[in-house]
Amino acid sequence: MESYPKYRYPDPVKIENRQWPDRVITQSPKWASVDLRDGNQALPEPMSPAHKLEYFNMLVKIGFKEIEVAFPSASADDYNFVRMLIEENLIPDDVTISVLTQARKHLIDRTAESLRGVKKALIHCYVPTSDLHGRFVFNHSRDEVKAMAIEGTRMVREAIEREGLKEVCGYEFSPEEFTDSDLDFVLDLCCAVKREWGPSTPESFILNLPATVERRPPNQYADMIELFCRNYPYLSETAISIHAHNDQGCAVAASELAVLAGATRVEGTIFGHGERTGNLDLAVLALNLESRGVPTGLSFSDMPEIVRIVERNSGIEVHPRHPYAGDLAFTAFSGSHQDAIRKGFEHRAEISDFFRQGWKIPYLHLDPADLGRQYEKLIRINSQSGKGGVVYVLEKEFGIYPPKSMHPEIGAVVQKYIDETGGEIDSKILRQILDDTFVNIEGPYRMENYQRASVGDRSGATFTWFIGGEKHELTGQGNGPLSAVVHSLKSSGLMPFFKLEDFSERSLGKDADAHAIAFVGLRCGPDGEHLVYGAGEHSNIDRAAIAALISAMNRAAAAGVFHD
Ligand SMILES: CC(=O)SCCNC(=O)CCNC(=O)[C@H](O)C(C)(C)COP(=O)(O)OP(=O)(O)OC[C@H]1O[C@@H](n2cnc3c(N)ncnc32)[C@H](O)[C@@H]1OP(=O)(O)O
Ligand SMILES: CC(C)C(=O)C(=O)O
Repeated sequence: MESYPKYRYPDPVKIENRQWPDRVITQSPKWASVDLRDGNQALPEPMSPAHKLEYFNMLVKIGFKEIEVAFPSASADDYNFVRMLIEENLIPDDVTISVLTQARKHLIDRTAESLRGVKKALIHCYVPTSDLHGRFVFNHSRDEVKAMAIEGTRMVREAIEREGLKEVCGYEFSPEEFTDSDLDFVLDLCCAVKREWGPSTPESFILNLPATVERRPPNQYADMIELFCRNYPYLSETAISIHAHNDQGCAVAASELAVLAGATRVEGTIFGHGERTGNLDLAVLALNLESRGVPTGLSFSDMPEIVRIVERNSGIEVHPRHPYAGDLAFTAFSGSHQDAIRKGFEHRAEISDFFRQGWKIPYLHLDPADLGRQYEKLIRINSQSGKGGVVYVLEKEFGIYPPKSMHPEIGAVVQKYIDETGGEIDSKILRQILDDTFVNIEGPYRMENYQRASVGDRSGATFTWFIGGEKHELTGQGNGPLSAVVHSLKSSGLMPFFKLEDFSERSLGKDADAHAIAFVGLRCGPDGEHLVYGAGEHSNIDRAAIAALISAMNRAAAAGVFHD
């Protein structure tokens, strides 16, 4: 054997004036799921009929109208599954099932037999057309491979006729290894297959042009599809379908470009299950189109349930970073992303008006709610997070809206906790940190009870205060209970300088559980240089406000920032 470079770049496709780079996808292709065949044939433990049925029902619910359900001549399970679907009338009227076979008579006959009584079906036959396969797997010349394809097509047609399925059964032919085949040869072979099949419609005759193994870059797949469509004379009677594998990780890109190049039907599997590194991921391609405003007719509105069904029946877990479906697909851990997401939600309406687009949020190209995903998972807190993320979780999970100037302090407290403990903290811990640091904080200031006594439209009250362990009966007046308390303290001459600078309050919970949380910011220090926050939680809104004030006073005392 001579010495050659181990790998070489695939020869570019000779195409002049290619059109696909300037096109946009404005219309969805037709979708054909091959989960139950190509996906299934790649599982360590292929699916039983019961597993397949649950999966099939899910595909129907998503909206697939073409579903390849089995390779009936492969196994009893596959054959029986097709029989079960037909005999138990489990196929909706608008769904076409498809079954795959090699171009061998006994396999084709068994395949056609499996379809007895079906309402709408396709028999799908494949013949490899690459020289690699023809010469070295089959020991065939190109003419012999072509003859095999024609012969296989004839055998399918005759088997369909024999089984009385002519009115309900169409034909799909795949020149396997299309992208590794000589284009002139494969075009000539496909034309011969079409002539052998006879007159057809795009519904009853499909040419599926697969990248059986991804050996070329996506642009070359598109070039081949464009050239094929340009030169194939029966386009009006044929659906041009694509079927991309993912060996180089580009199946989605290759399929998108192939659709630009003229393919009108796309085969693949949910989450890309399939041989080796898998098939085109139909969920990703469809949701890519949806995210660009192209309706696909497919619905992934309950993605968590789809993930559960696929995992349960395939035995393969979905990667946490899997686009659209992974547990972490929409989760931000890092501070600047979290901050931008939070602000994006805050300004959602303005952003929409600015971009004239309903959904545009930093770091989220699609609304996770479209997939039935929970918002609280969008932001998770670890050492890479910042105050924006922390506040987002408090807002979304607990309905707690700390005032803006308190955010840096909350962020710093949480960061300190994580620096000490490491790892991720969940929302319960976050709430605990907030409670321990800011809410109902005890210290040298304590109020035991108060008696309200309004004077005109002003709130008045008498208070029993403990200041540094000493008991004081104080009175005060104001526009509300909080200002009356502040007045009582300030006029007593017992307190160092402070100014009530910030106050906010919100109710939490409902009905019997209803209570309030309040935040108070106190300006203190000789030059008012410190702003110290405290929070109060109580079933009574007045008491929550007073508790917030006392928390702030005790925190200021603990921090040593009270000065006369
Ligand atoms: C790219 C794809 O995914 S194609 C689909 C692949 N899927 C599967 O293979 C799953 C189901 N397959 C099976 O269960 C088995 O392969 C069967 C039942 C179809 C056939 O099994 P067997 O008869 O034992 O043969 P085996 O699988 O080893 O097939 C090899 C023979 O089929 C021939 N063959 C392979 N593909 C084709 C084809 N498309 N058309 C005609 N003959 C073919 C081979 O040349 C070889 O022939 P040889 O025995 O004369 O050398
Ligand atoms: C049968 C064909 C379409 C196939 O699965 C492939 O080429 O990958």
